[in-house]
Amino acid sequence: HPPGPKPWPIIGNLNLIGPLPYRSIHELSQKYGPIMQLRFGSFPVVVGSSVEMVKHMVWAPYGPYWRHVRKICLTELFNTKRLDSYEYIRVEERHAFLSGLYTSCGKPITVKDHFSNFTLNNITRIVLGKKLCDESESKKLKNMLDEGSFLNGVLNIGDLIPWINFLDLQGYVKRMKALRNKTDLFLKCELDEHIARRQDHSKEFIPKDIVDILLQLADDPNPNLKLSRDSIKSITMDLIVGGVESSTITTEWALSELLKQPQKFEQATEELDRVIGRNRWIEEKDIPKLPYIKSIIYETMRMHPVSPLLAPRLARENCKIYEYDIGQGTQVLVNVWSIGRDPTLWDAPNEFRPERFLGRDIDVGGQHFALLPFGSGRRMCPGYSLGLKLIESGLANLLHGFTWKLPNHMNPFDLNMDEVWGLTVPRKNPLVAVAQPRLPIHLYTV
Ligand code: HEM
Repeated sequence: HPPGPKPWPIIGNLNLIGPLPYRSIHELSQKYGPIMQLRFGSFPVVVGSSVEMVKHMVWAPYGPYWRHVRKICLTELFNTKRLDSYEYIRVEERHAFLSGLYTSCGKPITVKDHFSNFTLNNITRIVLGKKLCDESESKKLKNMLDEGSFLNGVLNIGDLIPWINFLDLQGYVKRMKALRNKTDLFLKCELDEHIARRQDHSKEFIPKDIVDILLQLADDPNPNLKLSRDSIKSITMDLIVGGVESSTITTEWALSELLKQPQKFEQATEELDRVIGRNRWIEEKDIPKLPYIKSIIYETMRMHPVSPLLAPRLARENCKIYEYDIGQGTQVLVNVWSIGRDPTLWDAPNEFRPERFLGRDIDVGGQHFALLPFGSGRRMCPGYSLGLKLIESGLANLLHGFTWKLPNHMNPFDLNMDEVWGLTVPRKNPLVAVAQPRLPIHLYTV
């Protein structure tokens, strides 16, 4: 087996894992090496923390159902043509978002709330074909997403020590069940609405959103392509969960890092003024002309990967990684956070230096193992093009359209950068900042 700390009875190595597990695991890998075996309660876990190890870990095979759904995601839901066909939604939502920010200028605002409305509206329009107009409805969905993110990050003692699971000592299982019921009700209503609309327009029905497309696939007479109602519900929820938070927190981290380093902020606005000028907003097609903005996003993703341990993999049979035996049932984690901070790959890895990416042939498409914010291999994020589009034009316009300051003359040095662990890793204290318009006023109101 790979090297690792000696486990204690019952708890295994859980005593060594702190509230930010990827950081604790990073520390341990400094001692035990780039592939290491741990025990979480009674379960074996193998962690890879180097480019070499990741190459061996991300291409594991999966079962037929997973392969089928993955293929649907890539060919039916996120192909280039479909993403392009949704560009008008992104444009409309961006305008609404920027105009909304304008009305809050001069006051301290929680940046995340505004940006998450922007991503939520984009995702629900693409997936469900509508905005959740009703404030209470979107609040309800956001609360469900927050609760899901929290519960995904908790360490449920009963999962690790199965014989005490029935006690539900921390009350997490009860909360998970309550969340499942709420989510299921929400999805049932959405599906029923879509099915009713299809029946009303049975002859001339044209699918307009992802749920429509999934329902169409459910009708496919080919049993290999058929999707069950439960599958449609879970794909729908996966897309909402995967899509909303990730883009929001990446943008929040980017803005926070820039507020800490005003000279980098200036470098970004210098590029925007030079390439775009102050008489218009930035469109998606402008992004390739903005290498510094792109570098800010990559640098943010290097230092603050949304999912530092990627999606956990499971060894379905005994196998070998490198020269080590990995037993069936072992959970396999890839610590991309560690790789992003590896001093043999990155100079001054703990410093935010976007310029390190300028002129460098590297991207986040899963081929460059030193930078894997969307993962790699068969499990790689299916929504990565959409996610990048939302972040690129969202962040570029936030910097182009507004000057940003910390509230109450706060010294940038004092901006707290603590993280909190859940399904993703957002800022512990949401970023509060004050915006002022930078462009001619008429641009904010059209
Ligand atoms: C900044 C934006 C985003 C980031 C950084 C991100 C990152 C990730 C990562 C790291 C994974 C796990 C990959 C792996 O284990 O190899 C993942 C999976 C996933 N992402 Fe994203 N994502 C983003 C945006 C999106 C969007 C916009 C959607 C959909 C609308 C989406 C849907 C999903 C889904 C469904 C999965 C699960 C795939 C699976 O388990 O096979 N993501 N994402």
